[in-house]
Amino acid sequence: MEPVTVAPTEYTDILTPEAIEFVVALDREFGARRVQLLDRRRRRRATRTTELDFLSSTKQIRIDDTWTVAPPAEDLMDRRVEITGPPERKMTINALNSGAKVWMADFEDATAPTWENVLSGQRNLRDALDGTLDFTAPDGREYKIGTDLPTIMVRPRGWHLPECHVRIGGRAVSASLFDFGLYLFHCGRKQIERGSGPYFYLPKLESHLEARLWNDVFVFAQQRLGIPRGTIRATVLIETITAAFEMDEILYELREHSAGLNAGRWDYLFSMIKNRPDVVLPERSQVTMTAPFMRAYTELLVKTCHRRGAHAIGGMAAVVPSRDPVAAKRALNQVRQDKRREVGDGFDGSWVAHPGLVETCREVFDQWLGFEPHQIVRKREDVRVTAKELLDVKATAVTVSEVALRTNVSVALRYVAAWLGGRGAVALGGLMEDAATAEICRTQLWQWISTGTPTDYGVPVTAGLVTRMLREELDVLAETGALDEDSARCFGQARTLLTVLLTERTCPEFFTLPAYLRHMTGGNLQPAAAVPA
Ligand SMILES: CC(=O)SCCNC(=O)CCNC(=O)[C@H](O)C(C)(C)COP(=O)(O)OP(=O)(O)OC[C@H]1O[C@@H](n2cnc3c(N)ncnc32)[C@H](O)[C@@H]1OP(=O)(O)O
Ligand SMILES: O=CC(=O)O
Ligand SMILES: [Mg+2]
Repeated sequence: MEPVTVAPTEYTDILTPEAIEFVVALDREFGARRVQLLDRRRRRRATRTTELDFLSSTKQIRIDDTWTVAPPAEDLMDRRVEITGPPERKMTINALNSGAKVWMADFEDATAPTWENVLSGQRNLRDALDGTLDFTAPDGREYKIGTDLPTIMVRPRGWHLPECHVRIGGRAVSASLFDFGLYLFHCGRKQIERGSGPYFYLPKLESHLEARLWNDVFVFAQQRLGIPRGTIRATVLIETITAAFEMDEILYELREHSAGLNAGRWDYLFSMIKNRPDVVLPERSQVTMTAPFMRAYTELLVKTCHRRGAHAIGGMAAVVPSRDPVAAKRALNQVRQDKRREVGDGFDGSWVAHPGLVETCREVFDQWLGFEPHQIVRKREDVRVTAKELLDVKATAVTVSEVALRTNVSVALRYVAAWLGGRGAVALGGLMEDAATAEICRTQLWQWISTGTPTDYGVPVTAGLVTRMLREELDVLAETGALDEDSARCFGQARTLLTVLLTERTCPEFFTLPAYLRHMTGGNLQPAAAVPA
């Protein structure tokens, strides 16, 4: 068998020989299927998105009224407010003390996957369950977790990402299996012993075959660790256009492990832009959840979940509260409005990105649900969604304003620089920006360049114009002394990377993949002594 190598780390309590062996066993069992499915994604992309339809091969699953998913686990019954965030030490404590019903510890959109971040995140999760998680801030503030904690769900990275610090015969292991495997290995039993379970959010799936792969991973992992089958639960994010056509099938594949679906609205919009490069959408703030194609997708999601006895969880209102009282009130109103729409449509709970929004989301769901833990009984049989409606994305803007163009340039540059510096979520201009929202900015810029979209000041968007704006943005930061040596390096790398990605002939799939491969895979790998070669 090929030798296993691991990058040096001080997290030897997390990367124990047994834990590495478990991750390697997962990757040896499922790595090849993952690669085949990624290849299938590439081949499928050649199909025109306009021709997408519900699959004929799985029609029987869709029309069969008799199957449902497993009943919700006791502590996943009431999910009216879920907070998300990276499992960074202080934020882990704040999220656990936030009063939310669920905390999603995020290794995907909100985490820049440096070796340090992915391993410290695992340690923080383990320490939280051991009751040893504490933190002292540089200003002396002490942080400790309280007693009434939310249920924890963990979002591993998507199938497309490798974890290059662990290699089998020189081949990087899957980042999904790495994050999932380490968490299950260290925390699975602890969660069961405290009356909960190992629960997951599964991001960026593109088909039910990818859900089947996850289900097979769960069955294998539970058996290997001696955990009863069906203990793992997982909520799948519907955040790609192809997955929207396979919601029933995704629930079906995972039915003994399913904990419903979530409307991952930002990645969904990103997926739509990527897959319909010909249809120019207006700036991000103007494509709201009431756009017909977004509405069709969320309505179908609620209906599909409730018909199968599963929770439908709403998406992220990406505003964060400001210190300015007027802006803070505006943000809360925006969140309230968004959550009201969701609960009225039948969602059973929703996401917030900040502890300051938990109360607002809870109030809205309390008002509607009262003492009921969810509204799965509302079957939404009135909803009929066709393939045409899911794809009903129309070119609504013929021109792009200078403000929109500069905003996308600024957010893309600042976010990619922050990500390269190790921060996967940042607040920019009152908005939460993470990998999904930044991808929207990046792909919109690509789309505007590739279609030569006119600006409202008379010139088309070109690569030259956007690269000039990137340089101007960087110059302003440099001139105002905002950049220290490290951030200047990250901004330089971000600008170079964006310049390449924005001028590719076809829209690059993810920025995180080349950014990771170019800038986060350093370190000499060493043989993993205890793992059999
Ligand atoms: C599209 C999607 O996938 S959405 C899901 C993925 N994205 C996310 O999860 C983003 C989560 N949110 C965040 O990371 C943060 O809210 C940010 C980065 C946007 C803003 O964070 P900050 O700049 O620290 O905001 P702010 O200064 O207002 O924070 C106030 C306090 O709340 C804490 N806080 C803010 N957001 C969170 C959170 N999501 N979880 C836990 N604690 C949080 C901060 O740590 C800070 O704590 P302190 O007062 O003890 O120092
Ligand atoms: O993961 C959530 C999203 O909106 O993207
Ligand atoms: Mg997402």
